[in-house]
Amino acid sequence: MESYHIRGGNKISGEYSVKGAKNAALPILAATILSGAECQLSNIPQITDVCSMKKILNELGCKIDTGDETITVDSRELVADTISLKRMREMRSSVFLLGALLGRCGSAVISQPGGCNIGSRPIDLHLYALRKLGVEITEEDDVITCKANKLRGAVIDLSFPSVGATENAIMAAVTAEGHTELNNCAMEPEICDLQDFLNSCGADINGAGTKTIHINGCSSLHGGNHRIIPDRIECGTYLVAAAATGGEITINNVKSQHLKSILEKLIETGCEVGVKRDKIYLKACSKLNALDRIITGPYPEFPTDLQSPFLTMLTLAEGKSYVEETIFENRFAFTNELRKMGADIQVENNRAFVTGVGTLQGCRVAATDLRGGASLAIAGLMAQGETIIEGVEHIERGYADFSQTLKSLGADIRKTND
Ligand SMILES: CC(=O)N[C@H]1[C@@H](OP(=O)(O)OP(=O)(O)OC[C@H]2O[C@@H](n3ccc(=O)[nH]c3=O)[C@H](O)[C@@H]2O)O[C@H](CO)[C@@H](O)[C@@H]1O
Ligand SMILES: C=C(OP(=O)(O)O)C(=O)O
Repeated sequence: MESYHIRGGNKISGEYSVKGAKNAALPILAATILSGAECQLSNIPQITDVCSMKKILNELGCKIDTGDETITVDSRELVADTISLKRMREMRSSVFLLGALLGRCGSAVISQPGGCNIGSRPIDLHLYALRKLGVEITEEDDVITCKANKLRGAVIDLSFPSVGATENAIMAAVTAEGHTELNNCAMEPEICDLQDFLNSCGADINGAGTKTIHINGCSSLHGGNHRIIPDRIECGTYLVAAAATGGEITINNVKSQHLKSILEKLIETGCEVGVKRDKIYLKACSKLNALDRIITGPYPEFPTDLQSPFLTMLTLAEGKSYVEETIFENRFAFTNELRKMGADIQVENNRAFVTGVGTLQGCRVAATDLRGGASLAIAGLMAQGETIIEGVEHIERGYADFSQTLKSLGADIRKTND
């Protein structure tokens, strides 16, 4: 079992170039099969979710060539429309094959996707959108069978701006007959990236980044080249690690416009934050201010994926902070581990009340989800003594070379396999 051993007390300081966004790379990798041709993607993060996606694409018949942060996917010869239970469970993003397979060959057989244990995460909105496009869906035991003789454009009103449902609907609609209007869709930058990739393959999509997306269906796509956008969540995680440890960091290769709500909160804690072209600079203050309120919400509101790192940072801030999680009902689970380290956190349903304490104490803790796990590492950096983090496979689903990166930024961290 792999674990991280962190001896706290070192500052996270230096320079880091952020990797490509996990949440853009995964749907775009799935979308390559819509092209029925060869697609070249660059700035692909080397994370285990990408390895899982490559395995699925391979099993569907795609030829894959991997370089240093690049992937070429040749999807000319698909041999299957079915994804095994095992592969579906490896990650949440397996669900993107649903829209992509339907758009490519009119059928897909899947099951409920896996991923982080942060809530119930149903896929009813995905299925609702697909039904609107003419897909017939049967669910029996664990198997979801989807078939469409012909996909037809439609007006789809999502009852909640789900990121995944928006992306699956886009993928199924690009080759549908006629026009699709997708209302109340999610506005995350990763959806714009999916639109840009698909348009580079000949799709006709506009409106991503707003509440309404229009898709004019086309009979077929061609191959394309695309560079994945930088990972705003990875960037935010390392900014928080520096802020929480009194460090000074410059993050390169960012799109700061994607981090507005995050930078505002870091400034509120008293950190000095500067933005210049594709760089963000942060210098921590000696004692961070507590935050009156962090309320997560769909983009451009504060991202749920950074709720856990921020909450962790606030455990040593001056005063009382309030954090409200509106997206995933189980995203405070990691606070049980923080409490073992001496944090003062009271959770009432989806609200957390954090009172800053003088110190955290290192101990053995277990990661049960990606961002909660990364947050335990940040807590380990903030704590006195040694913290041992189990369950690091959750963290490595979404952070490339996590322990090496922290080490290069000054952390006393080692990974063991015992
Ligand atoms: C691979 C990827 O991009 N993952 C991101 C994506 O996840 P994901 O696409 O799963 O998140 P959604 O936006 O779909 O989920 C938001 C909320 O809607 C609910 N819901 C969603 C779909 C559905 O059919 N029914 C339903 O009830 C979910 O349970 C959740 O409460 O957006 C989340 C919210 O920004 C991020 O935390 C994840 O990192
Ligand atoms: C919840 C996350 O990922 P996924 O949707 O892939 O489980 C995340 O990136 O924080």
